[in-house]
Amino acid sequence: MIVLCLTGSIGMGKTTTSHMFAAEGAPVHSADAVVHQLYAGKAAPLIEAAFPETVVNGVVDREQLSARVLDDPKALKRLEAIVHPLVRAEEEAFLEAARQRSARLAVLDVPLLFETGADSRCDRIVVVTAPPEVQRERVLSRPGMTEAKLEAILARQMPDEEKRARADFIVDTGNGMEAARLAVKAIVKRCRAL
Ligand SMILES: CC(C)(COP(=O)(O)OP(=O)(O)OC[C@H]1O[C@@H](n2cnc3c(N)ncnc32)[C@H](O)[C@@H]1O)[C@@H](O)C(=O)NCCC(=O)NCCS
Ligand SMILES: Nc1ncnc2c1ncn2[C@@H]1O[C@H](COP(=O)(O)OP(=O)(O)OP(=O)(O)O)[C@@H](O)[C@H]1O
Repeated sequence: MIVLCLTGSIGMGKTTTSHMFAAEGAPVHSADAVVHQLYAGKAAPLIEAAFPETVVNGVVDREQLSARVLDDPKALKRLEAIVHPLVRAEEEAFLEAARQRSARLAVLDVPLLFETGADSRCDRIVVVTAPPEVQRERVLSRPGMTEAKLEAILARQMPDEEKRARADFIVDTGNGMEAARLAVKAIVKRCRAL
């Protein structure tokens, strides 16, 4: 089974592109989706203990948590030390299930692939990219997003150019949905032939 990892900086189009891989029949595991599940479940008491008053009715309040960690690298590290091992365990269970079903290709959508060293677990890497002005426009149009918040996030992520230099495949989402879909189809074809 080929483990194909998908990554990219904020707003580059990872989630949208991962849905295109799913539409091609590949099982897809999203680290972000797992974090959302964990924050409404078993991670909530751990986070409340480390960051008091960030959990409301048993669910992590992401806005509160974000305000506590985004400009405090030490706090972010403490949060990651709680969350990343749980995500990693879910990822392993997903890969095992895909192997059991004899899948030829499994996709891991991992926003912080290079930053967390997860790239060593991948057979091939797809970097999802778009021109910087497209990225900014997309991200700044989200509710609650500000220039300052975007700068803080970008400062914690590996620059897009560096990510692209490490990619086996690149999907540029700056040319519309159809172009991205064609790129995804070609990647799936290449991977299934490996
Ligand atoms: C800080 C939190 C609460 C902010 O939540 P929010 O819903 O506002 O934003 P979201 O999760 O969509 O992230 C926005 C952007 O920040 C990036 N980002 C998230 N966590 C991190 C991090 N640890 N380091 C660098 N960038 C990060 C994401 O890739 C995304 O591009 C949340 O991102 C979080 O809990 N992060 C820690 C867990 C983690 O590392 N998740 C990343 C995938 S495993
Ligand atoms: N191929 C594409 N063509 C046009 N628009 C796209 C394309 N791919 C993604 N987009 C748009 O870009 C925006 C960001 O996409 P998406 O949410 O998939 O990004 P992301 O990388 O997962 O974001 P984040 O890092 O914040 O989780 C969305 O509005 C989406 O519709």
